[in-house]
Amino acid sequence: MPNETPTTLSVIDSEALAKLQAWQGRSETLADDITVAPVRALSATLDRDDALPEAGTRLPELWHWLYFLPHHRQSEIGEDGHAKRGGFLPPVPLPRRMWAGGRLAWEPGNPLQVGDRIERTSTIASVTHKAGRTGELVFVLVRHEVRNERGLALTEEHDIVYRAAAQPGEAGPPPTPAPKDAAFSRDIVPDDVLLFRYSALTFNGHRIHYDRRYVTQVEGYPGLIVHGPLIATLLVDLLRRNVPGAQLARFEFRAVRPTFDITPFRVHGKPGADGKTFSLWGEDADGWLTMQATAVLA
Ligand SMILES: C/C(=C\C(=O)SCCNC(=O)CCNC(=O)[C@H](O)C(C)(C)COP(=O)(O)OP(=O)(O)OC[C@H]1O[C@@H](n2cnc3c(N)ncnc32)[C@H](O)[C@@H]1OP(=O)(O)O)C(=O)O
Repeated sequence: MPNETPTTLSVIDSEALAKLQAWQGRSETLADDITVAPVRALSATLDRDDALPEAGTRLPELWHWLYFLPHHRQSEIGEDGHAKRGGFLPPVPLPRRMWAGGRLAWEPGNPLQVGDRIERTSTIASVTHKAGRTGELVFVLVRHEVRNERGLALTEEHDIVYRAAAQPGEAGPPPTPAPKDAAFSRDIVPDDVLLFRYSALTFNGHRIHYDRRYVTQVEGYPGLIVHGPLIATLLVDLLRRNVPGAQLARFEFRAVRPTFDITPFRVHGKPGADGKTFSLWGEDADGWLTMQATAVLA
């Protein structure tokens, strides 16, 4: 019963939840062009030696996050660096926003390509209130459909989570040991430059990724937080490095524990028995699972 408000929750009562759920069904449509410059820049950020992209170059999976950027005016930005809430996204009164996960499916035979004119329709699919082990949570599920001149190319579900304010001495989510049976792995150093470059590429002003004073003193985390979409992109990139020619039909991921810039982390993968399904995951320097994902090849 995801919409029932447990008695242990404090900030959002059933009346407040009903107001937030009035956002369900709202939609917006944005248009963009798949241009070369962001593709070159992400390739460099991921430390790849790709050939120069040109019109018709296939956009790697998840690189569409370089487009449809949030062009809010400076006066529309809230304390956390995102747009003030209450526009397209509901005004959830829990201060700490995170990217929790997502599920994506690519249409066979219609890859996104450099040069495509693209359109994205986004709809607020649900607003749910949950009692998590870390405290009160509100999830906003946004469903996106991305089309190019040839029709539907991609459907995506994006889970955004909002957490209550940090409590003194609070612990993070209970940790789960990362699997130890990877077939391929890569070490990542999440320094400020990597985080800055990804924030800039995605025009993401969220302070948790670059403002150490804000993330430690206001949000109560020990360091800058590595973007969930960057880790997901690194997982798919790991697959592309180890399975030449890999193209995805589906990808789903869940961020289960924040990754901080204060230590290196690792991304891992292994094939499933069918040879088409891969498990991918992130592991922090303490050996805890940070992101779990499944990729299915086209
Ligand atoms: C960009 C950008 C922002 C970012 O990139 S932020 C960095 C990336 N995200 C993270 O690091 C999030 C890491 N995860 C967590 O901190 C915790 O997992 C989380 C989301 C706070 C939840 O922890 P809990 O331990 O409190 O949750 P429970 O395991 O007790 O589960 C309670 C219910 O919630 C559902 N749930 C939990 N995690 C997720 C998830 N990742 N995705 C979807 N749903 C989740 C769980 O299934 C439980 O639901 P029930 O219906 O079974 O009660 C930017 O902002 O732009």
